[in-house]
Amino acid sequence: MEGFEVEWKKQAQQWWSQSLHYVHRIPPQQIYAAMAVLLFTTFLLLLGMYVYMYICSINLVLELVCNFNYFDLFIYFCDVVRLFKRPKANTILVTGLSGSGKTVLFYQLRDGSFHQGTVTSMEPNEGTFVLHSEKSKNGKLNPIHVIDVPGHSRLRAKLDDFLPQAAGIVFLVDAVEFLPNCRAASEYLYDILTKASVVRKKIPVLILCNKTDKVTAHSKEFIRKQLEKEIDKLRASRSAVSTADLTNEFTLGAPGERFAFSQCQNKVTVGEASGLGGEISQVEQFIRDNVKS
Ligand SMILES: Nc1nc2c(ncn2[C@@H]2O[C@H](COP(=O)(O)OP(=O)(O)OP(=O)(O)O)[C@@H](O)[C@H]2O)c(=O)[nH]1
Ligand SMILES: [Mg+2]
Repeated sequence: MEGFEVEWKKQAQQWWSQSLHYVHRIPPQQIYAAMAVLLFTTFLLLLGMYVYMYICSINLVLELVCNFNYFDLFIYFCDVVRLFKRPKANTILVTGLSGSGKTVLFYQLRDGSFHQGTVTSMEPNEGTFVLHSEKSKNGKLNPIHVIDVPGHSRLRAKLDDFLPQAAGIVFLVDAVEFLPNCRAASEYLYDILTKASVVRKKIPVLILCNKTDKVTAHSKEFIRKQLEKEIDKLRASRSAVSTADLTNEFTLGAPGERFAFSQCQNKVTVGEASGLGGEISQVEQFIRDNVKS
């Protein structure tokens, strides 16, 4: 064992003297340069770690004090950049359950008359036009891009393709056949109001109670209350399965409070119309308010 130790020491001394000899042969300038590079990289590494820890601690303080962090800041920054870079959105999406009157409304907005309204649409119906009611006005007229997204459940996914360009959403509700369709309309509306693209971009939504020409039509106040009540129920049932529910990216309303549209981050208003009767002034006003000149 001792013999092995002596052998090992001898070997180590030999290596040491060999390496000293090797170092002596290297010009000193090269050694200084190597040391400088080593010191500089260590300095950069330490600086990086320091900056990273500094950023993390500020992020933590922001999160604790203002409930706000760098990620949110980044999202707002992107929104601001998008706002300046993109041409102003002039697209209005018209959606709602099948039979609520979207196609009739589309033609009223475009031509001031209705046609083809009785057939269930199987494709989105779209057009860029000056509102019929504004055609007689003097001055520069801004065309609006209107998309009538079919209400059939299998075609609703198309809505996602159009949301990035939307300046506003008109959600049609059949005010006559409202009660039997209340649950389905609420589910569809809930899905729209919890979409990340709608919440983040704060896309305004007009819930348009249509077919008010019929005496049996429910009032917009009644419809608003019923929709809020139904969405409140949905909120409870959906949050129970929220981990598995990937379609609803945001939750609605304030926890512990009854749901009201006023709690939404985007503006949600309720209006009335009769597509068939040509009484569409509230939807036209909504379009004008949200598609800027
Ligand atoms: N009384 C009355 N009926 C209406 C009104 N608007 C639409 N309707 C009728 O409601 C039915 C459905 O109208 P559409 O415009 O085809 O409905 P939609 O929402 O486009 O339906 P989908 O294409 O299936 O999604 C038609 O029979 C229309 O005549 C309205 O303001 N008043
Ligand atoms: Mg249609």
